[in-house]
Amino acid sequence: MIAYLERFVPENDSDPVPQDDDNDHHRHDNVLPDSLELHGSAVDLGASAASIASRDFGGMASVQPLALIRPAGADDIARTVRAASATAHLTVAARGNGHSINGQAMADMGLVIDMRCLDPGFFELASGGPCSPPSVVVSGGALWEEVLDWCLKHGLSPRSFTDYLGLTVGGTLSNAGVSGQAFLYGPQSSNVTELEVVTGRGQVVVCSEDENSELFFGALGGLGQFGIITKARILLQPAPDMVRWIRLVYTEFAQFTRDAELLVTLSDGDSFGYLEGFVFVNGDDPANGWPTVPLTLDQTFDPTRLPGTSGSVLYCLELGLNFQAGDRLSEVDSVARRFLGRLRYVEGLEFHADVSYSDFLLRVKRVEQHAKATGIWDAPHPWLNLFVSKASIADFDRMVFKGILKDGIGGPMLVYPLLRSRWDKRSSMILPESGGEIFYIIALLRFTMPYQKGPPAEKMVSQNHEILRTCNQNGLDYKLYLPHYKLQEDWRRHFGDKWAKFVERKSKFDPMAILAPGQKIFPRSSAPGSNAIIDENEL
Ligand SMILES: Cc1cc2nc3c(=O)[nH]c(=O)nc-3n(C[C@H](O)[C@H](O)[C@H](O)COP(=O)(O)OP(=O)(O)OC[C@H]3O[C@@H](n4cnc5c(N)ncnc54)[C@H](O)[C@@H]3O)c2cc1C
Repeated sequence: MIAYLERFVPENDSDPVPQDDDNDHHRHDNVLPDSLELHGSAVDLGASAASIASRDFGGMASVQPLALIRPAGADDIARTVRAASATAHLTVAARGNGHSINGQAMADMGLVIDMRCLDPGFFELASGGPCSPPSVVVSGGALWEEVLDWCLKHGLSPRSFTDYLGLTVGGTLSNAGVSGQAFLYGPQSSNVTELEVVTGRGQVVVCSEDENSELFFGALGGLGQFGIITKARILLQPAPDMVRWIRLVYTEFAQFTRDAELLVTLSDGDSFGYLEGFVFVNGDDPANGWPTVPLTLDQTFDPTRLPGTSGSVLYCLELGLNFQAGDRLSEVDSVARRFLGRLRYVEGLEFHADVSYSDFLLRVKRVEQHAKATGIWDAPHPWLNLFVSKASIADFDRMVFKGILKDGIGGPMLVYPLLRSRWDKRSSMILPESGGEIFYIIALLRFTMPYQKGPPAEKMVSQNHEILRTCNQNGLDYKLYLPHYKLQEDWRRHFGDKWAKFVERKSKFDPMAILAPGQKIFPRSSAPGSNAIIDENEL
């Protein structure tokens, strides 16, 4: 047992946090609480903690933690939260794999929990029965690529993924977790049936649709505000062996959306297993244009196939058709042709490759390796993600893709439809207000070289602001995905009529606002129920 009883004031940090002797807050914040008595966990302090906990993928935010805790189990996380609640101002942030953009997993002079250390290698399979699919219980700190790897060894697979699998289960469930399977199965948060959560009261609680359901639905998409997800039961299905990966080029947005919407609304089981889409520049720019479309090195994009009326940007529908290694390729061809025969893409601008299921799901790992080698991975990433209603998507295309972003962003500009009915209304996730079944996800994934080889981060951030201003000024119906706001009135607007429920859940499960301070939704309060932001009229 490591009992961490020693009081600590950071002295040797290369970048010490200024002390404010007049301010009791800082005196409290700069010591580890006496009650932080952990069983087998490691505690890193000062510069060593900061080297991990003050950085994220966005590369634009940085705050100094008080300590980084590598938990030995959920009980130690609960002890940490309880110890923080015994102080006046300490906060606790779960850090998944730190792939946030705006410091969401950080805690300014608070305790950061390295979720990657929690129960590594913990997998518990339930094989399912005639009426229930198989499922696996995993640690909240497991990476999706680890979950996939383990499941494939059992011939199984999760149903819903993210494009990139180097993200933790708890990190994506706290947002939603969206990729090309989501039109079929919903986001990852719609594909878990049970969670183990450490609440802001320091209790370890198992929750599901039937048991402690407020906490279950609150935590899904809850931005880490109600509890730290320490375990999750994930629904599985038999894994296919192979995927026919298909890309189809469109010149007209209306035809691209018509075909994408047609495919996502086909009945279950009569559809592709994966559907996404992206916008690219009509030109030979290697980062933004035609070369981004072919799937293999021996494929080329032939621009003479484009009609003379083509505009400044083009669209690509990306599909995945699952099949088994033993299936005859002529059968796969005929299934693919049956679907493609109904679509209106540009003839001759169709690409396909047959790849293993795991290579398909791990496709962004190859991008990561390349980006790490060139320095792009460590450069700032001012990404912007939105959900836009079907009613506003044509305006978004006209004003943003064809206007503000007509020269590209130096990385993928994703746009594809999702179905509202696949998202659970009871969860904390927020979708565009107009209630139609179809809405779109937009992901502007900037991958540029560090300044000065690439543009300054401020320029990209200000382009994001311009996009949001344009949406606001023109009344487009949208919500941020992976939201980032600094002011509570903006959060209130974001949550709309779900704000009162969000506040109610906060007061119930984390009344002192200890958890996930990097989201900047609720200020830490010093006594349960005294949280200044909670307006009693709203409860
Ligand atoms: C290269 C890349 C590709 C991506 N692709 C996709 C994609 O295809 N689809 C998609 O939906 N998203 C995608 N994302 C976004 C990603 O889902 C979010 O950034 C997610 O939060 C990252 O997970 P993480 O484990 O790194 O979480 P972190 O960044 O570490 O944490 C995110 C937030 O969740 C909280 N948190 C972390 N772990 C827990 C836990 N166990 N319990 C409760 N709260 C917790 C943190 O405190 C923080 O507030 C991508 C991001 C990157 C960088």
